[in-house]
Amino acid sequence: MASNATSVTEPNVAPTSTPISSADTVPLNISSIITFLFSLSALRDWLKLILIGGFFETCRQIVFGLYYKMVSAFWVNAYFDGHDACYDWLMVWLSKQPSWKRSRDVQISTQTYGAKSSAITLDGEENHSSSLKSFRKLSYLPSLSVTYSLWYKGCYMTITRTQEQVQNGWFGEKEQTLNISILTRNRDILVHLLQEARTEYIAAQEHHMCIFAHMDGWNNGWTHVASRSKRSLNSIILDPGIKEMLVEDARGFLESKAWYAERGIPFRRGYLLWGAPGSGKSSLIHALAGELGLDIYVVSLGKAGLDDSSLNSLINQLPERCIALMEDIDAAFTTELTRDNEAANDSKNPQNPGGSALSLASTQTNNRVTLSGLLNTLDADWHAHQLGRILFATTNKFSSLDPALRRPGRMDVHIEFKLASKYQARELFYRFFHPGDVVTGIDDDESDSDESDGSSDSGYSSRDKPEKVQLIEIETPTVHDKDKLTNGKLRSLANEFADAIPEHEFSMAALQGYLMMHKTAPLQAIEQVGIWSQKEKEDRAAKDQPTQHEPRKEDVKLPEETEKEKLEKEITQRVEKEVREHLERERFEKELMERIEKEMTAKMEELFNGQHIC
Ligand SMILES: Nc1ncnc2c1ncn2[C@@H]1O[C@H](COP(=O)(O)OP(=O)(O)OP(=O)(O)O)[C@@H](O)[C@H]1O
Repeated sequence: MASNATSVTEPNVAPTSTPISSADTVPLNISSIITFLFSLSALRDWLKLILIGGFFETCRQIVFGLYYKMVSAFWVNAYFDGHDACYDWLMVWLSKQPSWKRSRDVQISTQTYGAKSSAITLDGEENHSSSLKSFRKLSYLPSLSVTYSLWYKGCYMTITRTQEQVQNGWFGEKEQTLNISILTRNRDILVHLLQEARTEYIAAQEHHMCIFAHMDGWNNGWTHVASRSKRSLNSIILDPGIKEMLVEDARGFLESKAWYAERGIPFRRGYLLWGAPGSGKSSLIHALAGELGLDIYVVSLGKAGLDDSSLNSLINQLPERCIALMEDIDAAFTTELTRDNEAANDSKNPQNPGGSALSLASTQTNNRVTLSGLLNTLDADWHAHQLGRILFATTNKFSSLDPALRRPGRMDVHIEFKLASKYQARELFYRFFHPGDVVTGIDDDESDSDESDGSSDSGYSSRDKPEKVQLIEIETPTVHDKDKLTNGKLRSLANEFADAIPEHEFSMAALQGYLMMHKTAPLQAIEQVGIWSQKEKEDRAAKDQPTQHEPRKEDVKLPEETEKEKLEKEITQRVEKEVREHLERERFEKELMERIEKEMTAKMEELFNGQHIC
């Protein structure tokens, strides 16, 4: 019975080999969790490391914070963006610093930079410009990522030029920055530096003007593309009064900001110069810009990648007091391009050949400027900013411009440029062989009189009285011009020249071209002008008239066919241009990708090497 009882009461559980320790059990409350964690020695070490690391990091941050505070208290730091005008000022200023000229670490470029800017002529190079060989000026720029130090007004100063590749839309772009640090507590030093740099820049610009243009693609900004010597207004020969009126109007406009503001009139002025090709429209704008000290911003409405919104943004970025120039505006905006693109897309209209071409372009690429886009830009943005911008537009075909574009308020002054008058021909001849700054339009006899004070109706601004008899030497005279010409003789030759030139038949460019053929022989130019004029007229008539001989059957073309052919040619040319531009863009993108790839590979290698060394 007992054995039975024993067998019943004994538990049927396998005995455990080791007892479970209290430390191995998972703790249930927080204090026991902490006790449990501290019992793990590895974790203890980790915590120590974190605390020590945190302590040192905090110390580092405090030290650096104090350092930067101290640095910012003793240093004045300024950054200049490569696209900004101040960048150019500082480059010009830098180029004038003797210590910079002695620098042994420079970047050399044949690109002109800014105005005259950092173009430093090497010793012995001065004479090159007089040689017949083509000569490109060298620009010495601060090397990239090198810090130059110099002294300015007793203060130590460092200059660093950096460049980085930034992504701009689809395209990459190099952006340059100039960093100037001056060791001083006086912030005015920076202001002085900027003022000095600007003054030097203006002085360097005195005989130059800058031309800016916008680049293709999505880079929506202005780039300095050229610095040109200012052209004297005297070298532009127009019928009396025209040039003077324009200069006075533009100058008066720039000086009357308050007048415009008081009356709530948008402070802008538009000039439309229209007329014969080669009659001096572009030349006059450049000369006027030089006279008024304005830079020219060329807006190419037909440029690939330019659409309404990018045009708007470009115009918004124009600086105060400048000339915006839209050349051959008729090429982009004709009556055929109506305000809504749909109408322009009406390619079936036989009266609308330009419209067809444009519609084709606009259906193929959506990035074209529309007339309404331009009108909106002119109205909205130029009105909003009272910045005194002058718009010049030129065209050969006044009537083909949409009336909305040429109405006052958008194009306030219209100036017609005709083919050369006798007056212009005479003055051109005289000035061509006697290009000094003289009073023109006055006969020698008149110049004797007291009234000849330079304000004759020729309107040329020089106040110098012409000498009664002036010997004019023609360089390397030919057989005909052995004798030196007196001023009077040259005047009478100019009159002869004008007599031989029919009124309003030749452009000034054509007359200039003729004189260029006799540039050292005025007498010969007079002798042959009759023959030349006759021949030109005959050539022109031959081009205009159908040929006298019986045309072959296949040569006969109906006027409609000719028109159609012209249209087809125009379309083909446009399409070809678009394709060319597209291919060009593709090529550029490919090159860019390759370059980026290369740079990335180099960076990766560098990185890899670095890790390896570590
Ligand atoms: N009125 C002028 N006075 C002096 N030179 C002139 C004049 N007109 C033209 N020229 C000369 O002719 C050349 C062409 O002139 P310019 O380019 O200014 O003409 P344009 O009217 O703008 O021609 P286009 O309408 O074809 O653009 C220049 O070299 C310029 O010096």
